[in-house]
Amino acid sequence: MFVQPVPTLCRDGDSVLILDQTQLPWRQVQLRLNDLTAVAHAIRSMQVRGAPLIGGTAAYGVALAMAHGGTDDAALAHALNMLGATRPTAVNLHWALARMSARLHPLPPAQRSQAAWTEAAAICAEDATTCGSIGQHGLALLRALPTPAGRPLRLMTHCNAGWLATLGAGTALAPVYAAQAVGLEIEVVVSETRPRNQGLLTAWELREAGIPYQLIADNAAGLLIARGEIDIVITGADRIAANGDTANKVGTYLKALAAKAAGIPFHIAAPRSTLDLDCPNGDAIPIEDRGADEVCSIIGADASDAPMTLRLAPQQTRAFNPAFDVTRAGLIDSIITEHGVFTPQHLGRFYAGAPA
Ligand SMILES: CSC[C@@H](O)[C@@H](O)C(=O)COP(=O)(O)O
Repeated sequence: MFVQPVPTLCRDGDSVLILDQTQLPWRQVQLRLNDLTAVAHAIRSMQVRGAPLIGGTAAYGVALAMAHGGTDDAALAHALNMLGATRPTAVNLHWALARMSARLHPLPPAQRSQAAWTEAAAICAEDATTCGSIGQHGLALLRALPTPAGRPLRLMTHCNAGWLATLGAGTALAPVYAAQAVGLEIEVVVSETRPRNQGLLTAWELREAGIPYQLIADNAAGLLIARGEIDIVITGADRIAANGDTANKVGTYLKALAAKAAGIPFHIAAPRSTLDLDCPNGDAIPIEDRGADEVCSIIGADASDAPMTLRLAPQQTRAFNPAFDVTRAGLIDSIITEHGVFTPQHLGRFYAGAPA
């Protein structure tokens, strides 16, 4: 069972501790969140990020609201609304809030606080188990690949879908950690993921775990794929529509196109909670616009490893910053979930008949 080196999120008495991801990969800083406003800020500012972790954090946000802000219907509605407005694309946020709402609404207010803590803890514990199952299903895919001559298996990923993005081992990186556990040699190629450079988080995770990796500029991915230097691409997801179209970090779509052109497998790894059966296809997925500043600047560290922002473009530069893109189902070989490996076309049908 994978154990997170530092918990991404945990309860501590009547507050919650998170690993502040805006300080990584330079500093490991735990932050204490005491109320609903702090949780909403943490999600919006990406102190916590990654679809499953956003969901777990929002669940604890409801628990904090019940513990400190009142437990009547108005307080519950206020918490659900505030948290629901933090980030639009990752559906795990809305999934977790809907689950909290369904659990708490029928209860008398006096019982809601305790029930909220319990339900949030259950959501987080389940995610850890889910990541483990995704890892095992993904490992089977890795084992079925032809062995490359003269080098380890090489997997490309994008963004960060490792333990930092979840309550467990991650989604796209869970098969990598599972491979390491059974001694299957694997090397990971990590694209930097401008503008927020979540690839640096992936590189940091892999370095800490002793897994061989190489960080590349986003634009180098096509060359490596076309040259036959990549055996498989696996990324995470923020929302999967009923037809299998998948939103993930911007840049994912280009990797899927390159993989299709080169004839190498492209897979998505995601839990059931990332599937949105109410969303018929990718056109209906809301794409977050995070504003020009992130494109016009870059976050690095100063000489004492304190994060600092450097402006890249002059003040008046116009920029557009869609944070996610949509990869059509036809470009995806399979979606690896905790319940098995599905073609994108079959995923929605499988889960439409199963409990959420
Ligand atoms: C297991 S995380 C899967 C996705 O959430 C991940 O690939 C991603 O796009 C994260 O985006 P972020 O903007 O960093 O929250």
